[in-house]
Amino acid sequence: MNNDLILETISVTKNFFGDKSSGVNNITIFIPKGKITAIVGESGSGKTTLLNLLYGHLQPDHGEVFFKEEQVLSRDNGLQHAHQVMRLVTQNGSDMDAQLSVWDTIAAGLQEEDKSLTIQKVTEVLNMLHIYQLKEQPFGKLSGGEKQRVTIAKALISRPEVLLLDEPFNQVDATYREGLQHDIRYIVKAWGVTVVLVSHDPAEILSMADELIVLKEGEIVENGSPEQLYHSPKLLYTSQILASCSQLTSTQAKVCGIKSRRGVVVIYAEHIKLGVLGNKWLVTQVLFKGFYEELIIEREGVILRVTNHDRGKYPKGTKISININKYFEFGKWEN
Ligand SMILES: Nc1ncnc2c1ncn2[C@@H]1O[C@H](COP(=O)(O)OP(=O)(O)OP(=O)(O)O)[C@@H](O)[C@H]1O
Repeated sequence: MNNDLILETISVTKNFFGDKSSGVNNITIFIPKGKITAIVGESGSGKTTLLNLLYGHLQPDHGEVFFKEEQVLSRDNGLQHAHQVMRLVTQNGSDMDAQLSVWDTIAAGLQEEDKSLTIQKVTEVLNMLHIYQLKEQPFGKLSGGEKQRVTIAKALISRPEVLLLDEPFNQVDATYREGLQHDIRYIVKAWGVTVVLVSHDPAEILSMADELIVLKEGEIVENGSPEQLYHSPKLLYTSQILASCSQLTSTQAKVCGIKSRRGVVVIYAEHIKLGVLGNKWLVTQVLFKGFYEELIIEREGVILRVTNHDRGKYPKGTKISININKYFEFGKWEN
């Protein structure tokens, strides 16, 4: 294996019902060392299955998983070195002891004999994740977001080589999510930890990941950098996962002044500029998104999502005009 890679799957298949309808099929991926790789895809596309194969929770029906040069076997057959240097954080953190304090919970993630070193390491990770003030609280009394920080702190304290995160921020309030994502990215980069992240959230994927792997029905359909896949998606599916967008037929696209021969037109909300000249579109909804709004606008039965940074300028019921800067076209085989 190339030295820049740390994990690899070679033609891995894992099916749960003996046919291709579940799990993952013939997956070959290379996880680069020290990078954050996000596995994305719709619900049921096989993201968690792939993460469990990398971790050794599941064994493939066919194919092999490697950590460096070592084949990753099932954890049920005893712990290998590969297993010991990987940590998995799942969506619910249900294996935690509710009575144990935050300090003891995190310290349990360390096999350190030296007490002063333990104190130093726990203090460091508590500070880095901004949860030092919670150190005496029992785990069970924390909010969902605080629990998630503690769970990740416990996984990180032993400085694993690989951290596998399965939807790690879904319990975290949207307001705090960005802060936690930033903290995790900072720590893993500072410590050189390789991260494989499973996520649904486009904002999270695009801001955290260095590399993306797109799964659909258990197969890889696209991969590349977030910038590459966001700005030039090869598939309609990828554009819908990564961006807030509107999908139109060629007939609907005509209402927007777009002539399309390929069948499907996708317009990202951020690629539509708003104005008041012409006034042909009606604002039917205004969705609050924090520092910006998303407007739902309509004309002749065609509905578009539009990003608006000028909050409050176009209330529901306003008539507006639009200017589309960029759009994507997809044909039949590019779903
Ligand atoms: N232990 C299992 N037994 C039977 N079927 C399973 C099992 N684990 C996963 N599957 C099936 O395999 C497919 C992929 O599931 P997986 O959980 O990997 O998808 P996912 O992309 O992580 O979905 P989500 O985003 O909803 O968590 C699904 O059809 C699921 O029902």
